[in-house]
Amino acid sequence: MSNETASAKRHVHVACAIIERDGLVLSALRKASANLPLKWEFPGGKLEPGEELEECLRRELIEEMGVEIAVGRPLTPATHSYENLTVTLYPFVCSITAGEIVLYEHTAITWLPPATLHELDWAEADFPIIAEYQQSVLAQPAA
Ligand SMILES: Nc1nc2c([nH]c(=O)n2[C@@H]2O[C@H](COP(=O)(O)OP(=O)(O)OP(=O)(O)O)[C@@H](O)[C@H]2O)c(=O)[nH]1
Repeated sequence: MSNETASAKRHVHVACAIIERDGLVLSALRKASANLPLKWEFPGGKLEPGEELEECLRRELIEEMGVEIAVGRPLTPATHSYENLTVTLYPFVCSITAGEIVLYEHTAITWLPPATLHELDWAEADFPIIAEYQQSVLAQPAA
């Protein structure tokens, strides 16, 4: 039975956007009623059948926040097993190209400097992504 339960754990593939603006990064707070309630995440969502990751991300940002984005460099995908769900996150560094943010799915957003991102209460799957992103932007030599 336990083997059956383990093998039945759903695995979802999720594209997420690290949106940069004026040196700050957008983080979004999940609803209290959602799975992983009141955890911070990067906006995005599950890949639909036949969809490319970049296409998924552009669709999700319109659906969740009403904005168009340019999808830039990818970071390393990260897989994490929650109690009932395994998630693989595919992060991309993005920017908003059109629209003003309206929160259709989230409780709140905040814009933070990369160096302080990890201080929020993030969904666990995001930990390695935040570390890699911080390293990539903070390790750049000063001009
Ligand atoms: N968008 C996004 N999802 C994340 C992140 N980290 C993380 O663990 N997840 C998980 O990846 C899944 C994303 O699915 P989703 O956004 O399409 O769906 P959801 O759980 O909010 O609602 P739904 O399943 O009712 O559509 C959720 O299980 C979410 O908890 C992240 O940084 N961004």
